[in-house]
Amino acid sequence: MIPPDGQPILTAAAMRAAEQAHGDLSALMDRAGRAVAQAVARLAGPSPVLILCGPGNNGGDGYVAAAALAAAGHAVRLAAVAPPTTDLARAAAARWTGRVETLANAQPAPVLVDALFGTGLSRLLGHAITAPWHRLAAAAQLHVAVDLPSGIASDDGAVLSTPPPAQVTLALAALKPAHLLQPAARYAGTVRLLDLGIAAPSSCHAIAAPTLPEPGPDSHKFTRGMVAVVGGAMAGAGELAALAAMRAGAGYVVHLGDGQGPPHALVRKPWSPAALDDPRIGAVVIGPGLGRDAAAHTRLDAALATDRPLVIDGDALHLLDLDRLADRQAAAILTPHAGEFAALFGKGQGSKIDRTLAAAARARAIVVHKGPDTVIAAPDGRAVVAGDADDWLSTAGSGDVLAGATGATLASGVAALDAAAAAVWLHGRAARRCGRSFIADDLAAALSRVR
Ligand SMILES: NC(=O)C1=CN([C@@H]2O[C@H](COP(=O)(O)OP(=O)(O)OC[C@H]3O[C@@H](n4cnc5c(N)ncnc54)[C@H](OP(=O)(O)O)[C@@H]3O)[C@@H](O)[C@H]2O)[C@@H](O)CC1
Ligand SMILES: [K+]
Repeated sequence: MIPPDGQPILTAAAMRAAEQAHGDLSALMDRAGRAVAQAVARLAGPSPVLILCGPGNNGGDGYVAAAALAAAGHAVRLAAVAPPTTDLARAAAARWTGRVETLANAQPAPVLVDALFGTGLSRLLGHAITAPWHRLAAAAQLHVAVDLPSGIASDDGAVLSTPPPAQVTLALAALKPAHLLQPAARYAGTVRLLDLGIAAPSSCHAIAAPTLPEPGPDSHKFTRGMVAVVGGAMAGAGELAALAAMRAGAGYVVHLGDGQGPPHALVRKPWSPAALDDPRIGAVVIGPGLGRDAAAHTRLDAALATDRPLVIDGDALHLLDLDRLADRQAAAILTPHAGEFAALFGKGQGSKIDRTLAAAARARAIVVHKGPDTVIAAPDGRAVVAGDADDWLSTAGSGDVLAGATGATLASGVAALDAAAAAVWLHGRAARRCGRSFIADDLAAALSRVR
């Protein structure tokens, strides 16, 4: 059972192509079912198991798993919603020599395994399935989903029919978008990957702990990265970003704008376009608290005119002309939340991953599409997905903290996509360290502990 960090994410079509390329589908289902049985046995201990099987290959995995558990002496029962409809599932069902109960009449067991539907779900589940399933899940102590919780759309994370939440989801061969995208991901519980030994190539991966440069004996404050934060109408937001940049590892942070007071390590200078000409600046952060007036426009123009890497957030995203980015050589990272994303790029088509990739290609920049799930996309088609954000991150200033942290990782010299993903990871971990009802200042402070 492999943690999802850094693992490839495949759409249902890409997964099917990978299975076909492997060739022996029956061997694959055998491996999948046995791997599920092994994982369930580990999770269940001696507790009896009830496996619910659907008509397709997800159900096929369930029949193989049930047969493997029974062969190992585990107490296991099986209930089916309909007879198997694929050749593979029929062959798998033939290996189960025990009784096949109906879903409607099945009695609960302490461990419930959902092998109803996986990547092939195409429509809403009927009441005849959802009602007994919810009843059985409510009576179970552990609910395990095979490949995906049934009822959710694999590719875009939509919830077609609300499943009873699983505690553990066993992803087969590769992660699917719905394991990380909301609202589906919240029904998956802890996701663990079962390796089936097939190649599952993808340009989209789950987020993982970053590798960031560590200071060495020859380091000084500028080699660690210098960040300039452009201040604006609301000085506090810019200062929060500056604080986050310092806490995320920048060696030198300057706030260009009004404001005073601690921290003393923050260099404060009045705004001037000339201040951005410093060649030691590794990243300019603009947007937190910038405002949207004429002065804000002037500051954004000046930032876009520099040859420095940029992090563009908040108000600056509302003022930004995307065509200005096309003329720049240096990297740019845009960090919109859903509202800012829609204002900049429109509604778009497809999953959040598809829409963010299209936006990155349009902007020719890295786009960090924030939310309860965050998709980080590059113009070259690579994407990184962070699921499962801490719900307490919905607090004022948390976006400013992310923008500042992104400035620090970008100024450290790592490539822009890695810098953006690293900042999202640090931000997410910092939130978990803060516990409950934290404020953005706590979040910025916690970045040091996460680094
Ligand atoms: N990754 C791997 O390496 C491996 C993956 N494998 C497994 O294959 C799974 C994908 O299997 P799959 O394509 O057969 O689709 P699956 O999810 O079982 O559902 C299709 C069936 O459900 C039906 N159906 C759909 N919606 C419905 C509804 N609302 N209400 C009622 N019925 C509905 C649909 O009917 P139809 O739409 O055709 O009328 C069809 O009969 C994958 O998730 C993984 O578990 C392993 O076996 C091998 C290794
Ligand atoms: K399932």
